[in-house]
Parts: sequence; structure tokens; C-alpha cells
Amino acid sequence: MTTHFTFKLLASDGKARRGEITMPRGTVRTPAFMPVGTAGTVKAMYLDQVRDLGADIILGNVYHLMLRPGAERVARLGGLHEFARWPHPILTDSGGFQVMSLAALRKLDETGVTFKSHIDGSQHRLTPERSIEIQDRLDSDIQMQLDECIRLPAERAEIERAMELSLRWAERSARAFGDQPGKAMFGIVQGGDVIDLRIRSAERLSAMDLKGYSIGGLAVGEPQHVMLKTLDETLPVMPSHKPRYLMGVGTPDDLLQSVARGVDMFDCVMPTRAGRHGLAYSRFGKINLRNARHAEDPRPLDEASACPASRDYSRAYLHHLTRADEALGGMLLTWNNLAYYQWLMAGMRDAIEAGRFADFKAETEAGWARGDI
Ligand SMILES: O=c1[nH]cnc2cc3nc(NCc4cccs4)[nH]c3cc12
Repeated sequence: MTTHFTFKLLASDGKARRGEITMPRGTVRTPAFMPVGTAGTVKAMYLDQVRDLGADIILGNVYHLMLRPGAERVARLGGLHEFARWPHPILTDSGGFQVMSLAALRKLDETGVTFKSHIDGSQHRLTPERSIEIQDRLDSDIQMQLDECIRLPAERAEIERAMELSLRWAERSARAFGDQPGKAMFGIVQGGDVIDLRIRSAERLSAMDLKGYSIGGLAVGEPQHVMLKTLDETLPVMPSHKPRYLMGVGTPDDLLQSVARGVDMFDCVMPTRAGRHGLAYSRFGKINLRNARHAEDPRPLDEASACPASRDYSRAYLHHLTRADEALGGMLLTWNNLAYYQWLMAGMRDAIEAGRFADFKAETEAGWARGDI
């Protein structure tokens, strides 16, 4: 039982790292994939199932929770862990990214961002201080600074303006967060695809001696090679003894390539969103259960899987459920996808410990390349 937030590096293999984040609510084994629990629920899953698949931590979105049911209401009901019955660590984002991608009528200035709810049009305002206050009311274990993530391609001047604003907001977020030994606030490295701006952002954030660092501004539609090049340039100037969290990433291949470069934490809606749309991730690559070729295929998705959704149901049945838009279809495919993502993360963690990450990566890529037999 610990009272402090600590990150320990247990092993490394090349640039890939195996670590452990300990905090009062539990331990996060890294590299870690954080299922996205947007509005206090990982869609189409029971949180006990999410835990049984090996998830040590889930993500909550400030934007969604502040609009509905409201941070103060969640606080009155005992905080997000109590409300959702998830006693393990929760990471909350700051809301800024969702404001810029979901809200209506947004107005961003030096002090913060004002916007209208996409649900009922009500007016709201987020500042670095207000976002930390909301994350505190949710009793979040890992909190994120408020930042400005801009879409690429963009002019250097625009990228620099947003990166500098995010640095000033990092200072204000850190001041508002204060000194909470069992919790952490992460800074977010910005700078678009401009290497000198990325390096300036990483160095200025490192000087703030925060407990963890995210790489933001990626997984916003850029090609994978641009994301990986940015990682190659940015990771070496980020503190090696602190957790590194790549926001919004990604596909199984993104995870494999990013862990190889030294990323420790990930979150992405891909496995859950794709599951609801009939797409299965597997050791054999992607399988689109809407496709008629599965209509009479009696085989399960993966007979070697420990997950009932992957091992016990025929592709024909999953195809039927998907075509019929039955709720169980999304439930089973979400279950399969999160099982596969956690299986992949556990495989990478074990491979790094055993010093065989390169072999694991090659075997995994070969399985995807062979495709779905
Ligand atoms: O710089 C960022 N700052 C704070 N949150 C983020 C979340 C992010 N999520 C994605 N990609 C995943 C996506 C989800 C929905 C649309 S893109 N990229 C992201 C970048 C940031």
C-alpha cells in the first residue's frame, strides 16, 4: 500500500521500456493500454470484464462528464471511482481536445476556452485552473494539463503560438494541481511536426519537473510515418525516468511501433469504437464481420484466445449479429478487441522483460501480414 505516485523502470530492450507506476489505488504495468471510459463507462462493457482482461487503468473525459452528469454531481456521489464502481486508477484528460473537436461555438483566448455544449447548447468555460478543479472533483489519479492541440497541416507560426500557450497553461495547471503526493499531473508536449518546437516544448516542460509527460498533437489524421518521426525526435529529449503517454494512439501496429520507440502509456477509442462497428482486431489482423465471407464460417475469431468472445462464438454468428445490428454484436466484438489489445500489451511487457522484444515484434507483424486465413 503506497501513499505516493512513483514510476519504476524494471527493464528495457533497445528503446522499449518495461515499468510500473504505483499509486494509492493500484499499480499500472507499462507499457499500458488504457481503455477509454468516456462518460464513466467503457462502452458495451462491464468494468469487471475490463479489469479481467488485464486493464490496470481506464480513461475518463472531462468534457463529457462536466456536461453530463456534471462534475459536482459526481463529486456529491463520491467521485468517479465510486460512481462507476472502478476502484483502480483513472486518468482523466483535461477536456481541451474534446472542446476543440466536439463543442459548438468555441472561443479560445489566453485565459481559457468558452464553448457551447454539443448536448444542450449550454455555455461553459474551461481554464487550466477550472480543468484541474474538475479533475480533482472527479478524484482522478492522473490529471492532464489543459492544452491546445491544433490540427495538421498548419503554419509554423500557428503551431508555435499554440505550443507556447500550452506551456503557459502547463505552468498554471501545475500551480492549480499543487502538491498531491498520491496523484500526478502530466504535462503535454506540443509543437506539431516542427522538430525545434517539439524540442523546446519538451525541454521547457521537463524543467517543470512534472510527474509524467504526454506527447500530444498526434493521432489527428497524420500518416503513421509522420507520427513515428515525431516520436523519434521528441522522446529522446523527454525525461527517461518519468512515464511517457502518447495520447489517442492507436491501432495495434501503432502500439507496437511506439513501444519500440520508448512510449509507456496509450489510450484510444479504436478497439471499442471499431467493435461497435463490426470490426475485430486479432493476431491475424483486422476482420470485418460485416463481410459476407463470414456468413457461414463456423470458426471462432481465435480458438487460442482466453476470451470467450474470441473463442466461443462462430464468425457466422458474429456476422449475423453485426448485420442485424444486435447489441450483442457490439458487446462481443468490443470484448474481443479489448482482449486482443491487452493480450498484445502483456506480450510486449513480457518480451521486454525477457529481452526478446525484437522477436516478439517480428512474430506479431508476421501474424498480421499472414492475414486472416
Ligand atoms: O494533443 C492532445 N492533447 C490532449 N488530448 C489529446 C487527445 C487526443 N486524441 C487523439 N487522437 C485520437 C482521436 C480521437 C477522436 C478524434 S482523434 N489525439 C490527441 C491529442 C491530444
